[in-house]
Amino acid sequence: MYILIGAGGHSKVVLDILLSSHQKIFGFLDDNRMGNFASYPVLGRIDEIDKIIQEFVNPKFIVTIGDNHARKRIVKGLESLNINFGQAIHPSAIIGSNVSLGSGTVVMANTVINHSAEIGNHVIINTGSTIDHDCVVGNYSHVSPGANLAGNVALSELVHFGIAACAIQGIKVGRNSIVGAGSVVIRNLPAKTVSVGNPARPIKTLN
Ligand SMILES: CC(=O)SCCNC(=O)CCNC(=O)[C@H](O)C(C)(C)COP(=O)(O)OP(=O)(O)OC[C@H]1O[C@@H](n2cnc3c(N)ncnc32)[C@H](O)[C@@H]1OP(=O)(O)O
Repeated sequence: MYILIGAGGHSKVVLDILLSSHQKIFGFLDDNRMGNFASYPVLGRIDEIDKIIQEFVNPKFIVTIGDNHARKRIVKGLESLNINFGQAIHPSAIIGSNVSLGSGTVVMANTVINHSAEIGNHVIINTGSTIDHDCVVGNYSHVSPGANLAGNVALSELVHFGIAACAIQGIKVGRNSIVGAGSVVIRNLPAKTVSVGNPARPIKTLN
């Protein structure tokens, strides 16, 4: 009984995850689309959510927008409405004991999340990535496809950890940072930076 907020590429993948775990989908909310999307109805705009909630019994929502900052903005905008945020976890994901997964979080196909990892709210653990024991992934972060975090890595809030990047054990990545595709992180990375390369080094500061 899900309604997905945002109708774009990322939403289609989340839709498939929910279908593969036999969840019922009511449709999407989106500000720029009408009619149908991925064979499901666009039920209205995001700011119509309070009206739309009344039409369904106990709907769960996931903000299916890939951009970390946009996802956070939408969630914050809905805070006063007491929305019930669900999760989407692909049946092929391997999730160890004592792992916590926050609300609104998506775990895609062929991922592995090992013992005692803490995954925050509205996080994306993308296809084929691995998160090892005792890692922390902060709210609104995104671990991209094929990325690997060794044990005890901590990604702060709003980190985009790029496709096929990796981090050795114990690394800390500061809030609102981007780690470029294929980067190899062997030293801690500061907040609000873009870092790339092997070894990964900051190349830009973000606002
Ligand atoms: C299902 C999905 O689609 S999930 C999405 C997954 N996508 C990703 O993970 C994307 C990750 N993004 C990247 O890697 C980007 O290249 C970024 C964010 C690191 C940098 O992007 P921009 O800020 O636009 O930087 P820009 O392209 O101008 O590059 C700046 C310099 O860094 C270099 N650079 C950029 N990315 C990388 C990288 N991943 N590794 C090594 N060098 C890089 C560029 O070659 C350039 O070097 P130069 O100045 O010597 O020419």
